[in-house]
Amino acid sequence: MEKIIVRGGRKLAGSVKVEGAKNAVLPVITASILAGEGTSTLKDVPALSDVHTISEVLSYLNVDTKIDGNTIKVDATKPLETEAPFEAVRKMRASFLVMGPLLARVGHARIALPGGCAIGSRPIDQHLKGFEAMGADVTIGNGFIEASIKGRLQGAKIYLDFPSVGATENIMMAAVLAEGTTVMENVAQEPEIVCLANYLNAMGAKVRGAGTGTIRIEGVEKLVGAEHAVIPDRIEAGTFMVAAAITGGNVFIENAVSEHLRPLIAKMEEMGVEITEEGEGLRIVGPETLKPVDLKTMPHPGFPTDMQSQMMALLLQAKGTSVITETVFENRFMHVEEFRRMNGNIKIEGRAAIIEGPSTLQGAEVSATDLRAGAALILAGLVADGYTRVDELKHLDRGYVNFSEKLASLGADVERVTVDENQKPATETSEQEVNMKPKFA
Ligand SMILES: CC(=O)N[C@H]1[C@@H](OP(=O)(O)OP(=O)(O)OC[C@H]2O[C@@H](n3ccc(=O)[nH]c3=O)[C@H](O)[C@@H]2O)O[C@H](CO)[C@@H](O)[C@@H]1O
Ligand SMILES: C=C(OP(=O)(O)O)C(=O)O
Repeated sequence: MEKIIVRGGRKLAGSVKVEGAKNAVLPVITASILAGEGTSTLKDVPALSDVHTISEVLSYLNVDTKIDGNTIKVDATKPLETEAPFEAVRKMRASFLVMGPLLARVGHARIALPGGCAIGSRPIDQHLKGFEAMGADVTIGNGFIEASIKGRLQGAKIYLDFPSVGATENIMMAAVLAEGTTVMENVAQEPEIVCLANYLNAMGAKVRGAGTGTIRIEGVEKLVGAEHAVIPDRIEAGTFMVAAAITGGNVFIENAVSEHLRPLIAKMEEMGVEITEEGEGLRIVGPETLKPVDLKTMPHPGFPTDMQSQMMALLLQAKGTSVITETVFENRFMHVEEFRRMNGNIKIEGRAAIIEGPSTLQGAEVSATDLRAGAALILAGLVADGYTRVDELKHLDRGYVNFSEKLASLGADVERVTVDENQKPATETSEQEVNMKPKFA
């Protein structure tokens, strides 16, 4: 088993470069299925396990992907298969984003139900509502969702009950090859939606309004492979912003796009963090004392739920009471129990977490309950007394490239190690042992 071991107490300094965005690259790769001619070349692709997972899903559909460093070539010109089995989609919910492109290209898709996950039940009713509005027959049975249409999908007017990121993407990808015009209202406005629309337009689609609440799509008859660079990852950037602030450090975050980070910048500035635009990125200088704030996660341009747990780590260091209200996912407080193991003072009341700071955090054995929780626990470890050991790194690897190496390059005392499964758990070791640096192989 692998763990990341971090010892708190170092101020971070230096410069770190942000990768391409996980949440932009996944829909962009699935959108490549829409190109009946030519190969797509995608650039600034992060080396994440999720990228390999989606490539695997595409291989079930007879779509070739070739990864070469940070570039992926996708060729969807061979006859497509239309079934994605459970073993293909189970690792990652974004796999369901192949449904819109398959329906649009060949009028049929049978995808295993993605199932629940650690942050909530995550239904897909809004995706299906969009496909049905465009004329598709949708049935659910034997653990699969099957959608089909004779001939082309038909342009439609679709109002989303909630601005779901995935539903906006899936429906947009279906509508680009539909007959006639589709108008989507109350859609997600995340920067990743704009990235996808730009790619679709480069392939020959006619998508207008991405980044606003209404998207209008005029269907075209075919799309051709294109070249596209993925936007920088605003959540990775935000995570390093918190790393700098929590340690009272001074870090330049290359490729951080301030326009994409407005809600986070606003909250961190309220806390007293100094944030300045500098060339191609942002400089973050942490203050001596952090002020408490209240925040509520919301669809963009509200505060991103994917930064909620990292912000909780930061608020544990603020002087006073802060309240975080999670409105996007029903069950995204699993990390609270892990923070408590580190002596974090947090109370949950319904959808709100009440954080009393500053907590004197103590190193502990903790688990990454989901991808962002993994990062948040490591951030807390940067300021905890002694050693924090974080396991379940498979979640972290879905969304961060070389996270511990990047932190170490900024001066953090952190390393990733392989642990002998038979080793005595830390809870059984003496206090002295817990505070000694372990010598794992
Ligand atoms: C790969 C990717 O881009 N993942 C992001 C995407 O996930 P994802 O696209 O799954 O998130 P959604 O915006 O769809 O989900 C937001 C909320 O809407 C609900 N919902 C969604 C669809 C639906 O048909 N019915 C429904 O009720 C979900 O259960 C959730 O409570 O946006 C989330 C919200 O910003 C982020 O946390 C994820 O990192
Ligand atoms: C929840 C996340 O991703 P996904 O939707 O891929 O699970 C995330 O990136 O924090």
